[in-house]
Amino acid sequence: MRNHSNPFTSLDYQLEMRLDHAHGALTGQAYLDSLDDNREVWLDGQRVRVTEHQAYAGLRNEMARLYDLQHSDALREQMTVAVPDASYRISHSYTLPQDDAQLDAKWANSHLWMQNSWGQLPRVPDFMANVVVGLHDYQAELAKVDPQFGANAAHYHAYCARHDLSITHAIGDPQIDRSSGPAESADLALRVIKETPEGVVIRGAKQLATMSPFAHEVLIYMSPTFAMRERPEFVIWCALPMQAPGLRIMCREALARPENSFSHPFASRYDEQDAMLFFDDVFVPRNRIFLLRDSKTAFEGFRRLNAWSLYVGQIRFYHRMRTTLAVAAMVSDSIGVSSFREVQGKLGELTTYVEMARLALLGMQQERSRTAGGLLAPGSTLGPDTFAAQFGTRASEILRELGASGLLMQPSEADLATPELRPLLERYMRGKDIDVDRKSRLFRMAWDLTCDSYGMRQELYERWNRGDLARNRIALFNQFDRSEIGQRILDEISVPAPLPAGRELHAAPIQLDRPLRAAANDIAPALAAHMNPPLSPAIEGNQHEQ
Ligand SMILES: Cc1cc2nc3c(=O)[nH]c(=O)nc-3n(C[C@H](O)[C@H](O)[C@H](O)COP(=O)(O)OP(=O)(O)OC[C@H]3O[C@@H](n4cnc5c(N)ncnc54)[C@H](O)[C@@H]3O)c2cc1C
Repeated sequence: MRNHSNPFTSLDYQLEMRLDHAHGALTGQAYLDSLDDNREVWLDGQRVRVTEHQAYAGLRNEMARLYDLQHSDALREQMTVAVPDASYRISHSYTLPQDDAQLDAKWANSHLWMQNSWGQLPRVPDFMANVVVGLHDYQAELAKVDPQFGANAAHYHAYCARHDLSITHAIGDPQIDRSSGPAESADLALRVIKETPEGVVIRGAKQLATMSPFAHEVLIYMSPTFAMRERPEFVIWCALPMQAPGLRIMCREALARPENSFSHPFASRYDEQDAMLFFDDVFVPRNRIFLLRDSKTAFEGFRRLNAWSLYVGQIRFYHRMRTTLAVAAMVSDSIGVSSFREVQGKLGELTTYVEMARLALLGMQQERSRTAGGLLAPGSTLGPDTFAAQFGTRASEILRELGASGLLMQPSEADLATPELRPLLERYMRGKDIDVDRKSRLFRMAWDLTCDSYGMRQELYERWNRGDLARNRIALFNQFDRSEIGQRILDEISVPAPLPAGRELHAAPIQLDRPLRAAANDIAPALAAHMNPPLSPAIEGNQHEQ
């Protein structure tokens, strides 16, 4: 086991140091500087520095640009809010919405993050900041388990807001054997191996945590399935800085091509990275623990934490769909097919998804409600989430169908600059009312979005980031209140046939609004009742990750 001679002091020292330098909303440069620490990041078998490695250059620059928007004259007021009695402003991502105006301001900020990253960066800091808002909202329930857990949640929110932290989250267990559980083999889940008055030591792994190399902190909690552990040592909610001793971050293969940003305009900027986290006996100070041992509180808290971030995910989906639609329409124009009936039908189908996403956002805004913690939260995202997981792939497929061979047959930047080739490219690789340079760039964009390994990753993300689609559909079905229509149908089929002549029409009051049985933030009991749908026997499936 790692030697923790005085671990509390060392970690706590780091945290306090940061507190001393509270600055509110980050600038791009402050963000980049803050990544220059001792975090242990591995890429392709090499230990790397996030601030220096070429594969990370594109996202580094893009994140810095996005953070800087918070300080621009045009967007400062929309993205940040002044803190009374402080010299700085904090991001709206961390505000705790009490009324309609505050919630609207929060959403406007989320739109700015997502719009400015083309819907390509699911884990802009705004996303996880909203989970931390949820953690704050759940503090009373955590305090029932241990008053310090509740206080820690509130302090952690304040700390993250003051420092405008970028956070990743680690929810899922490593994919070793889904037919078994940690009670049978301890390596299957992260666990507490030691507890002292100062804190706990954790061992194990999490699969996976997006943005890890670029985050300041990891928030560890559990989806409802994973929360229902048979043994208490596997139930833990906590937060750690990414440079915590013993925490190893192993990134997947880099998808960015910074050396070839012409050919990969999105991949070179928006590869946000996904990583395995290995906790090789990592000390967690007591002030960073939000929950221990209590499965029920962990289980019921999941959606309370995620209520706002799932909505942010829908905002991201909407902007991703808009980007896909615009590229598809321009690709069609550029090769002269956009007036064909079948092509227009496909563009119309794509537009349907954009519209459904936009209207879902409006619906969730309309169904906002007060949480038990006193905040104002958006309506349930469960229906729109299953929609996005299903139709995200279809949207990419349409763009692939429209681009056809042009998606891969485009000149490179070097080809375009080659004098021997240039006249041929201008003659045979131009498009309809578009020169070869812009057409090539446009199709490269389409390739990145839907065919490149980056585009495939985005599709995987859309499909899986909210957990198992079948499971979420089952949860949605089970929560949907069919009682009124069910009763009317029962009445109807109970009438003896044949129907008596002149029978009066039923005039039952028809309920159209809020068909989900439970409010957005209180569906855990409904989920609990359906924890083991007959998907396959004795396997703990995944629940709605994010
Ligand atoms: C790009 C990307 C980014 C992600 N980012 C994060 C992140 O930042 N943080 C985080 O915590 N997680 C993240 N995830 C993980 C995500 O939550 C999981 O992928 C999701 O919950 C599914 O779990 P799994 O991948 O382990 O698949 P598994 O659970 O191993 O499932 C594999 C297959 O088995 C099926 N299966 C599993 N259990 C059952 C069952 N009981 N009955 C029937 N079939 C079953 C599944 O449907 C699936 O087809 C990310 C995933 C992706 C792809």
